[in-house]
Amino acid sequence: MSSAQEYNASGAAGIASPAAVFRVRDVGKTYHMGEVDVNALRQVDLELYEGEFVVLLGPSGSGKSTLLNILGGLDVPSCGEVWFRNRNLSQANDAILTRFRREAVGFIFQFYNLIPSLTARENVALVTEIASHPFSPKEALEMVGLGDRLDHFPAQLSGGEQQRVAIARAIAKRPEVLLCDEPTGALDFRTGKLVLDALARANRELGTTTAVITHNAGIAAMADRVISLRSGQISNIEVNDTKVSPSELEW
Ligand SMILES: Nc1ncnc2c1ncn2[C@@H]1O[C@H](COP(=O)(O)OP(=O)(O)OP(=O)(O)O)[C@@H](O)[C@H]1O
Repeated sequence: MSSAQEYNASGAAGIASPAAVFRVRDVGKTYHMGEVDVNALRQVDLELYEGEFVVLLGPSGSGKSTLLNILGGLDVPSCGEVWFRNRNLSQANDAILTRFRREAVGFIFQFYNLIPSLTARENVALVTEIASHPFSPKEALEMVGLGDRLDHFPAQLSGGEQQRVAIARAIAKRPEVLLCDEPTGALDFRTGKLVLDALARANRELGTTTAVITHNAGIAAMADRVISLRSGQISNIEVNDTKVSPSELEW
């Protein structure tokens, strides 16, 4: 680890720091479960910067998915503010959040959520047909190394290939941010690396700000920054001076 000291009190990295895409201010999230209140997030302050690749680490129940869902407009905070560029997501109504998700966010989850009766190309086309300046499904699938699997159905693809179709689907609309919740959670080591490689490539070549939740601390070495959560709070932020390529990761 490294140059965390180069980040000032607001989390910005010196004068040459890129623009903040997200600004999270004093965010809390409480779920009411009958008589019980669950504080999933408490006093979270965070920036995510243009084009960076961050990994979110933390034990089960520490609030990682809650934070990612709030960033992606799938959920709203109970208190505090979340800004995406100049848009205040914490004040947004459902229609605004829906438009934000549709235009700006690509989501990738542990399970690929592909439509079994559609080919890889058709699964991606579901998104490109409603996006304003998309890649073609073929271009998006070529970006994740599946140019030779365009007309395969999900059942004819491995788990890692299915996840790469999901990545192609997420990046095809050229989202500004890619939010990934345990994208390699269901995959073995070798296949997981191919999926991470596809994410790293999208981040590098398209400049898509990318946040990846994982339980696997071995993945942290490929990130620009590693954000650790514990009991609903950010417990540590580390900056990697040198990033390791996914093929060199060990876990
Ligand atoms: N919709 C919900 N209703 C009630 N409680 C919830 C809800 N979503 C999350 N929680 C609770 O909030 C806390 C944080 O959950 P969250 O899913 O964000 O953690 P996590 O770090 O992503 O965990 P995991 O690694 O197991 O996915 C947990 O105690 C969880 O039970």
